[in-house]
Amino acid sequence: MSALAEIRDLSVRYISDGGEVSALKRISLDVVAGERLAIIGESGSGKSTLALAIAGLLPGSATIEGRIGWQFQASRSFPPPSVLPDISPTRGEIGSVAAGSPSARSAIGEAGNDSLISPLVGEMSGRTEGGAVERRLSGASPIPGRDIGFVFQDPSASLDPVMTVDKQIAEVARTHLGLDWPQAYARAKHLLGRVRLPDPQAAMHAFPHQLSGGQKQRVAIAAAIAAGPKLLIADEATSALDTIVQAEIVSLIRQLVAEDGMTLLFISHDIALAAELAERLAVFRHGGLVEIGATEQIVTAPRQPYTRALLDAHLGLDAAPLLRQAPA
Ligand SMILES: Nc1ncnc2c1ncn2[C@@H]1O[C@H](COP(=O)(O)OP(=O)(O)OP(=O)(O)O)[C@@H](O)[C@H]1O
Ligand code: NI
Repeated sequence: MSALAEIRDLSVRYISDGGEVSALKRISLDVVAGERLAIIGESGSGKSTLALAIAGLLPGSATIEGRIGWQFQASRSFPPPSVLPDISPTRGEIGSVAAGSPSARSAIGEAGNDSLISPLVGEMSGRTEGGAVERRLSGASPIPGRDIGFVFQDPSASLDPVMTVDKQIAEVARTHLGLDWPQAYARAKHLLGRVRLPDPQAAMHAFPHQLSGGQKQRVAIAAAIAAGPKLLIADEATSALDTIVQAEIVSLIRQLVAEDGMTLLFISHDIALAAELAERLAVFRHGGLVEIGATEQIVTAPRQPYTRALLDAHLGLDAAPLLRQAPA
């Protein structure tokens, strides 16, 4: 199993009027290509900061140390659409680097090829908060919105309120895949079907406010995967939804990730939900990585007392419900 992203000694501090917050402290972990990895921890433990750092979307007020090395492999199950020649040199380079080749290894191993994790200009569809300061990418660094799809807790944060949903999804496809509008709209229509909106035809021309919370989140997911990203990051993507809709969205994410061969980074304060979806769990506390391991190991035999306490708090001293949900 190879790493899609190698995070090494990643520290992030936010500097604001109120002083300095150390949001991540020397985090090292691998995001394995094709895995479903969940980041869990209580509020303020640094989960979203990690997600934003990986996506290159940290605000300008953040000071970043450490590095993230990337290795992209051409996805067999979901090649980039062949409708038009790929006009992006970065994509071409990523796609042509065979796993295990010297250049693929160097994308991770050598400092010169690591992505400088400076704050990036957000390229997600819709709005991006935070200062876009500078952009320095090496050849194998991912582009947010294209190589990394991001789904937030509040779909309104990524959806434009005055643009029809089909146009928003089409715009992502147009921007990142070089499609013309008819092709991009066709892709939007296809994606709206894939995210199982009740009436995709009607939803096409709807504005976000005309949709329910769950439907908006489906649209946001369609936009997030419109460019065929390798990595999908869902940051509390279901936290604002009621339990039934939450389960539906989790199942949708699981299905899309499997069908498209994506790697999933699922961020949640809900351990039960995370354990249901993820193969591995990483437990964060106060900006530090407490432990990381297979879901079953973390749930049944946590190595750290804090993880035990976290599980107990959620489970009332009984791990059985989680175990039944954990993937085999
Ligand atoms: N833009 C920012 N400016 C200043 N401090 C911030 C900023 N974003 C996050 N923080 C602080 O950094 C720490 C980590 O925050 P982060 O949002 O990463 O935690 P989290 O685990 O995602 O929490 P939650 O579960 O509440 O979303 C917290 O102390 C938070 O207040
Ligand atoms: Ni968060």
